Amino acid sequence: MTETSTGKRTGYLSWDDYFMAVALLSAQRSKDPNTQVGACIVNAQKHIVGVGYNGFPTGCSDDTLPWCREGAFLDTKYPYVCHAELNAVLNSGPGNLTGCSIYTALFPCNECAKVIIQVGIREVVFLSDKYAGTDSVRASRRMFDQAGVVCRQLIPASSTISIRLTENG
Ligand SMILES: O=c1ccn([C@H]2C[C@H](O)[C@@H](COP(=O)(O)O)O2)c(=O)[nH]1
Ligand SMILES: [Zn+2]
Repeated sequence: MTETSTGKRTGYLSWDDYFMAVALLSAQRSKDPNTQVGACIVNAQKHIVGVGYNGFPTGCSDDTLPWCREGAFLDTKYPYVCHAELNAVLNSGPGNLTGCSIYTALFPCNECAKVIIQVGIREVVFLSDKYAGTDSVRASRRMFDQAGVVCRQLIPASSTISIRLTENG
């Protein structure tokens, strides 16, 4: 790691990469075998006020409800899974989310878009847009546009971050 003339460390994470990394770390908790989504809500003071990932509701077993994508609706994950953005909102403290930004691994679906707008979040920073072109995402974009919520895709400064969980040596 290099230093500047003042000795300040360089190569540190930018705010954007940091908050997206928190969202992605949260996504690592997801049991969804196909798509792991994490979200991180940040206020104007750059404080993290809520994080979440996609998973079944509290008390609903990850081992008995289905994780399938196809088949009869009730035999798929879709009616049961709470989306990451919704969980991040629900996991936030008692404070107001007006003016906050949400960092999310995946562009929000239309249901999450409604929640994001209704709680007053003003910016969506996303990484993947893999469902662009679906009706759900088209509806999200339409609502965000009308509600004045700014969406931007994050181009991270570095493609990987490595974190050691054990001491060096
Ligand atoms: O806004 C969103 C959209 C989707 N998710 C979650 C819900 C599911 O667990 C997966 C999507 O599964 P696919 O197999 O890719 O259809 O992503 C979310 O958290 N937020
Ligand atoms: Zn959603």
